[in-house]
Amino acid sequence: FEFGTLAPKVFILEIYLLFIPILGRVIATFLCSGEKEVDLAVQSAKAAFKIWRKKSGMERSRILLEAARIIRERKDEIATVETINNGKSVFEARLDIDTSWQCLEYYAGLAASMGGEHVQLPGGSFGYTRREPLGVCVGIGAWNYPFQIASWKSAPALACGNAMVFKPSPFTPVSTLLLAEIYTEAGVPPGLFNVVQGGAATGQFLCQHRDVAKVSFTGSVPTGKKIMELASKGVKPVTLELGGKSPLIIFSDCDIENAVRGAMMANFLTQGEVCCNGTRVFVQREILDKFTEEVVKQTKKIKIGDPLEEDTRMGPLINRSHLQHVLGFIEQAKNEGAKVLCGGDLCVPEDPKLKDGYYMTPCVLGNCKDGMTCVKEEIFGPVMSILSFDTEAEVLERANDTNFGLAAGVFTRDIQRAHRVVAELQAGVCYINNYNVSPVELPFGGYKMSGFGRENGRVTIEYYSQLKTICVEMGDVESVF
Ligand SMILES: NC(=O)c1ccc[n+]([C@@H]2O[C@H](COP(=O)([O-])OP(=O)(O)OC[C@H]3O[C@@H](n4cnc5c(N)ncnc54)[C@H](O)[C@@H]3O)[C@@H](O)[C@H]2O)c1
Ligand SMILES: O=CCc1c[nH]c2ccc(O)cc12
Repeated sequence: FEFGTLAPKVFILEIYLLFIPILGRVIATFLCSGEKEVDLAVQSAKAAFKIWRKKSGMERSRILLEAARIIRERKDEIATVETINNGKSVFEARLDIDTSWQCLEYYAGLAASMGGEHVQLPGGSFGYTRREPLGVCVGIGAWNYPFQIASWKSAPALACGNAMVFKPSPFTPVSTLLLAEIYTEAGVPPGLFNVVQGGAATGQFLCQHRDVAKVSFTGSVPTGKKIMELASKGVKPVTLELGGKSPLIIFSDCDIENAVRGAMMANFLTQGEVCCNGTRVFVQREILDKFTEEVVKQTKKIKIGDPLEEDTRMGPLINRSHLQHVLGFIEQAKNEGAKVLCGGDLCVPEDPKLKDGYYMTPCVLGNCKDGMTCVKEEIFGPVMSILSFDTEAEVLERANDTNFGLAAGVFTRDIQRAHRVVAELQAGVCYINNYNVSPVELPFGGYKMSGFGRENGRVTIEYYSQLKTICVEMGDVESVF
C-alpha cells in the first residue's frame, strides 16, 4: 500500500487508514467527522463553555494543574503512543510530553491573574476593561508534534475560559484523545475539549462553523492560506503557525563544539520534520572544513531504527510518500550541484520487522548555493544544507532572502555581534548560541509567510481573549441636543 494512492479513496469512503511508520503497516481504520459530527462537537463545546466561562481563574487553574499532574504521571504511556503514531524516538517524545504539561502549568499560573485596568475619568467617572474569553476555539494540528500542538493550543485557550474543538492530523489521530481523556479526568465540563477526526474536509467544516470564534492552526503555508480565507468569511481571528526555511549562522569565533551540537539540534530532531529547523547552515569560510567534518562525523553516528528502543535517536519518517518526497529533494540537490557528504539514502534497519518502515539516513549536503531548491524550499526531513559566507553584512542579506520567517540562529562568542545580528534577522524566534529549545515561558511564532499570532508566553493570552471596555458615568448626562 502507498498512502499517496490510498488517500483520495479513503476520503470518498470517509475512512482513514492509520499507518504505523515504524512497520509501514495499517494498524487501524477510523471514520472521519463530517458536517454533522463537527456541528455536534461545536454544540457540545458551546454548552461546556457556558459553564467554564463562569468559573473563576483560580478554579480553572486548579483543573489545569490537575491535568498537568496526570500528564506527568502518564508521561511514558503518552510518549509511547506518540512514538508509535509519529515515528519519533521515544526519548524525544518524552521531552515533548514534558513541554506539554509545562505549558498547562504555565497557563494555570496565569489564569487567575488575567484582568483589565481601571481608568479615572473627569468628574469622578471612570472606565474599566475586562478580559473575556472568545467562545468555542478551533485547533487544527500537524503530525510532527501531535500531543504538544494540542497542549500548546488548548492550555491558553482553556485558561482564558474558552472551549476548544481540536482536529489532529489524520496521520497522528491518537494522542490527542489521551489529552481529552486527561482533561475530563481532571474535571473540565464534558465537551469543553472535544476531538474530531479527519482531514481537509473536516477542517473546513470547523473553520466555517458559525459558532466557532477563533481558529488556531499549525501546518503548511498553503493550508494556512486556505484557513485564513475561510476564517475571513466569518471574520474570525486566526493564529497561523506555518512552515519555515530558517537560517543558522555560524561565525568563525564560535565555540565550534557547541555550534556543531546546535546544528544537529537544528536539523535532526523528529527526523528533521520540524517547522523551525535551521536547515540553511551558513558557516564562515575560515571554519567551513573543520565544522563540516565534525557535523558529518556526528551525523553518521546517529542511531536509526526502532524508535521505541531507548538508545534510538532517529525513527522513520511519517509516511512513504513523504519519505519519497524528501529523497526527491536530495536527488534534485545532487543534480543542481550540491555534494552529498553523508546519508540521504533509504535505510533498512537490521531488524526484519522494520523492513517496510519509512527509514532514511540523515543527510548533510555540502557545496550548497542560495539558488538551489534544497536551500530555498522547506524539505521537512533530515537534510542539512551547508553554505559558506565571508562577512556579516553578506550573510544577513542572504539569511533574510526568503519568504519564510519562522526562526533563525547565530553562534558567536562576540556578544555585541550576536545581538546586532538577531536584531536584523527577519524571524519570529531567534536563538543565540543554541537552537530548537522552546521554553513555554517564551512566545513562539513566525514573521512573513511563516504566520502570525503566537503560542506560549504571556502574550498568547491576548490571542485567546477579547477586551471589553466599560465606561461608567458618575454625573448627569450632558446631551448635545
Ligand atoms: N510553525 C509551526 O509551528 C509548525 C509546526 C508544525 C508543522 N508546521 C508546518 O506544517 C507542515 C507539515 O505539517 P502537515 O503536513 O500536517 O501540514 P498540512 O498543512 O498539510 O496539514 C495540517 C493540518 O491541516 C489540516 N488541513 C489540511 N487541509 C485543510 C483545509 N483545507 N482546511 C482545514 N484544515 C486542513 C490537516 O488535516 C492537518 O490537520 C510543514 O510545512 C511544517 O513546517 C509548522
Ligand atoms: O514543528 C514546529 C515547531 C513546534 C514544535 N512543537 C510545536 C507545538 C505547537 C506548534 O504550533 C508548533 C510546534
